[in-house]
Amino acid sequence: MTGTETGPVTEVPAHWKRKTEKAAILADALPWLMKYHGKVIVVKYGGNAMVDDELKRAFAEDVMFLRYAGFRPVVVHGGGPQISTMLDRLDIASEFRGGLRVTTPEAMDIVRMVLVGQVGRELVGLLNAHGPVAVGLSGEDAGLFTAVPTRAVVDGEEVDLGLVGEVSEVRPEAVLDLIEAGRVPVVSSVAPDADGQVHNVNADTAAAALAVALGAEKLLVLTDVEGLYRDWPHSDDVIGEIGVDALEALMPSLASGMVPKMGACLAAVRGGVPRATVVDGREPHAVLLEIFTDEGVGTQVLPEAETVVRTALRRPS
Ligand SMILES: Nc1ncnc2c1ncn2[C@@H]1O[C@H](COP(=O)(O)OP(=O)(O)O)[C@@H](O)[C@H]1O
Ligand SMILES: CC(=O)N[C@@H](CCC(=O)OP(=O)(O)O)C(=O)O
Repeated sequence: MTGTETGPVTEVPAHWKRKTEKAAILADALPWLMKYHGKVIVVKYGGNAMVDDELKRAFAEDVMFLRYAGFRPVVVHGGGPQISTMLDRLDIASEFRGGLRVTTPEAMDIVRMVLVGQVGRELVGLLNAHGPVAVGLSGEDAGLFTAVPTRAVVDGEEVDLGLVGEVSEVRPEAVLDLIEAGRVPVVSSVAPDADGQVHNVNADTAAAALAVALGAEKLLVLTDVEGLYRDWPHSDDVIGEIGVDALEALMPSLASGMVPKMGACLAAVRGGVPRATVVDGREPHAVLLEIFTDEGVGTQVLPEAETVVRTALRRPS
């Protein structure tokens, strides 16, 4: 043997390959870690990701990952299915108009109880399983939100939605204090009006108002479809990217829950949030996938963009 020979080449063991793949994945995350370090990301949690136990746990892991990676996640949660279940159980009728729940004073008590006392509490518990940082609050705490009644127009007619409100003012100090202390605020979307009467605020709408007030870098909205379908419910085409002007033109053609959702994305981006994305909460780790990959995930709303359409990966369930 001469001094330069290295001997027979052996196959790289599988466990070592897995390790190097893992290292490559972590290294790929570097640009996003740099981009969002110290930045506020408002995550609206809702849809299927909220009713499936495995998806719930994956969501909590994602948020805590962001927190420990040095981002500043703020969670705003929905709970429409849970509210409907409780109203049914108590035999209280409820209907949706233009994607919003007509809310009587009796229903309002249940909405508040379910969002603040049940869904918010459960979420705080899931997050705190990874470290004691999550703190729940609602629009009533420290004057976070002030609401005004929503004036909804459905099919050209103004409809009375009862105690449904939209956020007219945000005092973000309580949330900022929590973020500053390294906590993860978890916000329930009920809000008092100027007289203290509590209103039911759609959680997408509340998340957008908060994202604007916090100067968030991103609004990320989880839902139970792949994104905004171009021709719902007939189309296999998902809008991957859209600018605010094109989205505004599309708004009158949207139906049900997509009306407040895309309206919220529009309001967030018009209010200065650089991007708002709707992603499929049926995918485990949807939050990490959206933030740490370049590939088209969901529908991204930007201040200016050519509309990009792609073929859906899966049918709506
Ligand atoms: N163009 C569209 N693209 C995607 N979903 C749509 C569209 N129009 C209506 N929808 C409906 O909107 C729903 C999402 O709104 P919603 O149920 O309020 O979501 P979440 O519970 O996640 O807040 C979808 O499940 C779908 O039934
Ligand atoms: C006015 C209005 O419709 N409020 C919603 C609040 C919860 C919510 O927004 O939940 P999701 O995000 O799961 O839909 C409701 O009562 O269902």
